[in-house]
Amino acid sequence: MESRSAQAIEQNRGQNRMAGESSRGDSSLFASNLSRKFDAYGNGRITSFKYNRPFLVHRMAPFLLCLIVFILSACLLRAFSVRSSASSGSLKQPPSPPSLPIIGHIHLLGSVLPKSFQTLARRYGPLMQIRIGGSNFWVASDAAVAKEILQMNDVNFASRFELGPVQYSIYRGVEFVTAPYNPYYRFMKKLCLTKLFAASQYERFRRSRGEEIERLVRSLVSLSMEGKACNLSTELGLLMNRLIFKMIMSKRYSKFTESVATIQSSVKVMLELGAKLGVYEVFGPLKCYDLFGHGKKLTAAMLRYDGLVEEIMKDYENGEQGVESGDESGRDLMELLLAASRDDAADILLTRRHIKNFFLEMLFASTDTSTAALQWAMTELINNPAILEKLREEIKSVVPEGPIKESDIPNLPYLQSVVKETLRLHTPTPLLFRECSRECQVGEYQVKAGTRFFINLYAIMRDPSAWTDEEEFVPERFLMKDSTLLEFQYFPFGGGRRVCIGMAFANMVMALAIGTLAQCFDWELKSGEKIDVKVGSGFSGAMARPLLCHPITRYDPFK
Ligand code: HEM
Repeated sequence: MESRSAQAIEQNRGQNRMAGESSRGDSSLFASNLSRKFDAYGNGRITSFKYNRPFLVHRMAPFLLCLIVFILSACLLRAFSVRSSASSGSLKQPPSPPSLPIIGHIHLLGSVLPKSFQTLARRYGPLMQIRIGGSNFWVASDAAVAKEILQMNDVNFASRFELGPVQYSIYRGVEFVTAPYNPYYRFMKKLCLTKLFAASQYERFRRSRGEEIERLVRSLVSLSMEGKACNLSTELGLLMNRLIFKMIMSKRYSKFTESVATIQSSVKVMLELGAKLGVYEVFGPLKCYDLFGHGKKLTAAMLRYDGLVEEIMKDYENGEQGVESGDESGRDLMELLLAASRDDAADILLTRRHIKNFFLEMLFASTDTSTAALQWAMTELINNPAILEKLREEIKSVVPEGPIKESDIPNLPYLQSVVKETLRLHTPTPLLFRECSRECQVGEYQVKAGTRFFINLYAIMRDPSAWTDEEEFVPERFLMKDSTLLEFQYFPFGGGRRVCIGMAFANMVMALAIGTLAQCFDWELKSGEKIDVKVGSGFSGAMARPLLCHPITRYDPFK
């Protein structure tokens, strides 16, 4: 591609020289004409601007082609939309901003989608329609509409939709997080609630959480002694990864440390590629083509992951601590799932693909969300020294000696409020995805099966009619206001049947990590200024930039 455009530039230059003009490689038709005039004067040769026909035709051909394609597509699209609105009868539709052919509302959207939806909702209402390229979405932006979807119509909205070309996944057909509300999904969700993420499992991994927090503190203490800055985002990401992997495969964690590291990096690559592929949605029917080769790379990363997990699974099956050993409460997630795969009486017989994809989706759902939340919490505490000080005072009064432990957290209401406020102001999953599976009523609108919804948590949890100083970080609001909150004004873990399964785990780990980091370190920024609270682009609620700071040990509880 590059060499072809270089050739074209050379060709133009040749034509320009033949016409006796300057040979500047200009980037637009108009700029090239003007510069030619300028060059001519600049050289002291008063030459009139020449009309260079072959050059102009050469430059205009792609432009004309685009124009023709644009007009044709607009006509087709219009014909199609007239037909589809005719077929949808006279159903009342939610309001929608004026759209452009082909691109729909893309021109109205900024890089932070939830924020753009929030701005549009202020004008078009709490339920509006948005078209992104070839795809149409209904966007819900207030608590009342969210309640209608997630509570009153929970079963009708218990499915999610997928974004972008999904054919590059090697686990098609065995999805859990992105599955529609089908028998496999129901079977797995039950298994999650009764076994994999039951309270007994959390208890079982309490020690691991303590060990990993200690490891984080030790790493930061040594950076502090060396006077080095740290990338706190990376440190927190490592903490979350280790905790999740220990839940999945605690029995083989130390044996497969290298494989775990490779799995982690493959998952990171897959998440990045997945985000890029999600953007293909704007291409409409063209989204099935792997226009930039991201799909192929995604398949390669998934195959790498598959090979590594296969090795670990075989080791479990052949090892001394095989799936049949030990009572159920002593098993990690891999053992529990391998045991379930041998249960002939189960409603669904799990295959290896089911298990591998379940772990993959769990890694997707857990690590980035929790890491982003931790990063935001630390950013707000560093940017607001008075809040950090108040938190330390609470910790000191409840835990005068030693590091804080999980059992202390119920006695630390301000710490819990810091966690809640972080998830309100900086929700890591600002948009919930839902698909209507059966025609139903939402407000004054009749929703057809197949309609895709975004529920804008970002807008709901910053709604000025529900929250005072909604853009500010004020943990105190949760000390006072908890009981007066209406349903679906605060739900960072989603709602209804698809609610997050990691909520208890995430709340506990966040409180423990934030409390410990507040207790043990002061934080200095390189520049001495506040941390930039810019949000990353797209569907994510993560910070745009990594959190770089100097930890200064104020208390080392593990010395
Ligand atoms: C601060 C951390 C986290 C936040 C803010 C968060 C938030 C969410 C949200 C908003 C959803 C979608 C719910 C809906 O559609 O109604 C979700 C789903 C999910 N989350 Fe989390 N999550 C977090 C951590 C975790 C962790 C640690 C795990 C696993 C241990 C996890 C596993 C899942 C799974 C498996 C789903 C899909 C559930 C389903 O479809 O039924 N999440 N999460």
